[in-house]
Amino acid sequence: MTAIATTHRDAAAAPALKDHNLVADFGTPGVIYEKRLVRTPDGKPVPGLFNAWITLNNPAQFNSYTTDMVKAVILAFRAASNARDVVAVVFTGAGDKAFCTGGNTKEYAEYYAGNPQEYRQYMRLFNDMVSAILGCDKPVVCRVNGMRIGGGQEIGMACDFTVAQDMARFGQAGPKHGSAPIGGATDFLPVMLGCEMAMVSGSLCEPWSAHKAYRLGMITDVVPALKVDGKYVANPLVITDRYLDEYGRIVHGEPKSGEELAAAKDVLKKGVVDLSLLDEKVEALCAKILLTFPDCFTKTIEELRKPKIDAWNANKENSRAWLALNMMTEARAGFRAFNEGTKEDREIDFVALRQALAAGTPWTDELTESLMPKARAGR
Ligand SMILES: CC(C)(COP(=O)(O)OP(=O)(O)OC[C@H]1O[C@@H](n2cnc3c(N)ncnc32)[C@H](O)[C@@H]1OP(=O)(O)O)[C@@H](O)C(=O)NCCC(=O)NCCSC(=O)C1=CCCCC1=O
Repeated sequence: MTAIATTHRDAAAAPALKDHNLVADFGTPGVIYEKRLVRTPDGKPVPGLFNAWITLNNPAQFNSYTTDMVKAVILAFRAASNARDVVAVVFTGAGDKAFCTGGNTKEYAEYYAGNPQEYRQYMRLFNDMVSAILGCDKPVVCRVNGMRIGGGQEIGMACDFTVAQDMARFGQAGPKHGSAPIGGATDFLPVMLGCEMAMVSGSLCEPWSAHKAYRLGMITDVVPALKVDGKYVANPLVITDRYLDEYGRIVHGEPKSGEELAAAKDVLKKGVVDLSLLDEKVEALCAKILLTFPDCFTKTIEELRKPKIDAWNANKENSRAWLALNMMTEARAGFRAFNEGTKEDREIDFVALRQALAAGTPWTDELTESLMPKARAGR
């Protein structure tokens, strides 16, 4: 086990108590498990009570999770569940770019592509990770420090609450990169947003701004993160100063364009990201949880989780099997294209694929290779 590091800021448990954790001592980095003193609403630390911070620590790859990290997340949630002195879990990512952008595409392309039986085993772990979040004995707050994309969005939506910095973006990537967002998104999105917006968010791979996610009920709260000349400003890239356009359509949270966008980029260049307000908001939410009856709160969230859990449990085994076999065809092509392509050109040739399939072409190695960015570049 390589993926988890633990920081203990608490006193050791009394020796007479049994330890129900699966592991006593976690290994090296990948996921950080840390207990931080919980705070009262006026910010005072409370002796002996903690929030468990679980941090995906792979910032160079936008906190995408490797297989080892998935295992570590499961163990970290179990540790937090079992800790008698933990009030709430804060699930976050390292840095300010990404909470998580899902499965590690390098590992997908270089190990799982073309290897369905291995990916089936991986998906057992992935499913256990989502179930560990949904079944956590403590309330789970997703602290969205940056992008929440693909499987990152799925594990984020499995959490009970989400507080986001407003430069974060939310959405799926699977249908562009060779997967279906059936690691939770197709279960949670209709419950959280209704069917129509679930369809838009789940299928089109067009990330939403944090303001839009907030407006549509995907997240609990949003805070500014960009500081220009020492003052917080709203995400300059999206419209936040008006609600409707001249035709009465909602534009709040939609991306800016044209001259407005050019001006926004200038503002962005002058700013620095500071997540202090995000941390304050997360602490404030945990403080609200602190001032409730623990069992009544737990029972309440267990009931309120049910629509998500019921949908998830109904589909997760079939989804696992489908995703495994898909590693022979579309995922094999899509994740390789992302991994092998350049930032400007990392998707397969969708038109060529559809034309080939329309002509009855089987999924041979030749077909896969012909769809890769490098094959297109040579044409
Ligand atoms: C849209 C992006 C999230 C961000 O794009 P951009 O802002 O242009 O940043 P990049 O330059 O692309 O990213 C910075 C570096 O991070 C690396 N990166 C980003 N995401 C991943 C990842 N998921 N795995 C590995 N590495 C990643 C990126 O390569 C850059 O590194 P470099 O060395 O080149 O500087 C965009 O990055 C993006 O689309 N990422 C991939 C998203 C994705 O496809 N995720 C997997 C979805 S599928 C999934 O998660 C599943 C979960 C369980 C069920 C089945 C399933 O498929």
